[in-house]
Amino acid sequence: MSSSAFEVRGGNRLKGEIIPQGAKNEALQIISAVLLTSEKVTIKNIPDIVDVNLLIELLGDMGVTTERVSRDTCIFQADKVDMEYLQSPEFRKKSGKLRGSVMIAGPLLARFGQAYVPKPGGDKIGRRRLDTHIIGFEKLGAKFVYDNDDNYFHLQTDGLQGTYMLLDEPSVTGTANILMAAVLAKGQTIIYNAACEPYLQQLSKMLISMGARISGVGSNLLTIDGVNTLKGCEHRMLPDMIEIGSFIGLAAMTQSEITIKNVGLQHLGIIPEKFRQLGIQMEFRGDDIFIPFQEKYEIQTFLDGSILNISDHPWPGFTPDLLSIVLVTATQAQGSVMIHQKMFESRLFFVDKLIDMGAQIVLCDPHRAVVIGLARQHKLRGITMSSPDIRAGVSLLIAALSAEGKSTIQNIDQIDRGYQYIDQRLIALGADIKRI
Ligand SMILES: CC(=O)N[C@H]1[C@@H](OP(=O)(O)OP(=O)(O)OC[C@H]2O[C@@H](n3ccc(=O)[nH]c3=O)[C@H](O)[C@@H]2O)O[C@H](CO)[C@@H](O)[C@@H]1O
Ligand SMILES: C=C(OP(=O)(O)O)C(=O)O
Repeated sequence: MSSSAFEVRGGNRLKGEIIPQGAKNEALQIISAVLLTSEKVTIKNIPDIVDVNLLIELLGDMGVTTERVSRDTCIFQADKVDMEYLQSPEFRKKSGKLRGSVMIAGPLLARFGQAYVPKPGGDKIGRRRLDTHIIGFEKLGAKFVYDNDDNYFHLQTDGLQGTYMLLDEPSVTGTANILMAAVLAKGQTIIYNAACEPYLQQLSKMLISMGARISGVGSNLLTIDGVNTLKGCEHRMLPDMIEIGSFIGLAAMTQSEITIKNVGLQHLGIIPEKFRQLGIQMEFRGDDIFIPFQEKYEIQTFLDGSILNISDHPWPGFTPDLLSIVLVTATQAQGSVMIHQKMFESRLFFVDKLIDMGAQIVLCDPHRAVVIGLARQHKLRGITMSSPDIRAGVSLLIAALSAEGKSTIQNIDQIDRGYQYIDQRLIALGADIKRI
């Protein structure tokens, strides 16, 4: 599956229907949670992407039975977990490749009293600290030792004890990790300033169906009453909201007419509204989003006429993972927008490549870029470029699909981390993409 470049010939208008994959970032939480029980857990709508497959492989290496009953459904059973394996160099190497592996720590600590957290992988998009996770575990009574020699966080406990905690920041994976530890802790845990995005709501739903006692789901105040054991369950993943946003941007940039099927509209929060602010028309047809062909789309201003600003914020604010997509989409809009990436300091540098392609962008500082839309007066030019991270990678793919001539996008392993068969699915809509 993994190869190194896409060769893209831009300019085709795409047409047809596309079904979003199961959500990558939900999958990483949900699949970690199977470690909380010795009973069977059936997970449906699993995306076939590198990060998720790596996590499943990692669990398999740890002794978890993983039975892939169909391409998108897997039955897990964590009844014989080999804790020794966690000290092996193989575990370190594999788990260090993806960010999501950090979330096996909470379940392991709760069930087996120990966990090891290697320096986590994931996108190199700026500092990504683990303080929220570790401080949360410590508050629950875990001992934490950082080993300078092996670059490993060691966590250990004789039994977690529920407590009140106010998180330093509403970290998504941090909240998931602490929640998974707290469901098996003694007594009551209260997590304030918890992340509350749909994936955490889904995790809570799954844990409740396993017998956990959680209230406040969907809010930033979670109350958890610990139980002694959890049982098996069945869980279906939501559609991937970042993929859905990516397809909306893609449709507008390439003047395509696309229907995104079964989007789970009630879980998309403010996402459609942000694309609407770029001037993109969308029709909600049941649970589908229809994006019609649009000659032009015009960026709105604020009510007082000042330049629109789109920035990230913890849920229910706008996710940072879609800012790169919004930015690239704005390059062909009419009007201007300030993109403000507050959370990550190295996520906007890819605008260099868009500028090389002919986009008008001023990178003000590592967090802010002003895009002056070309209003289709000029097309972007195809170039050779390399994908620095997953979302910048897809943004470059969108730019290439709208550009004049041939583009080569290298380092597409980054894209394959999170977008399932993306080339094949876009080719089916009429795109000209070759994996080379
Ligand atoms: C596997 C997974 O699920 N990854 C997602 C998860 O990563 P992850 O859980 O690693 O991200 P966190 O929520 O911990 O925080 C991301 C970054 O934003 C900063 N921060 C966070 C909250 C806040 O109020 N202020 C602030 O500045 C943090 O210091 C950190 O640098 O959530 C991120 C934020 O939605 C997404 O980009 C990632 O795709
Ligand atoms: C940043 C992302 O992923 P990860 O946290 O796995 O690096 C992302 O999904 O956009």
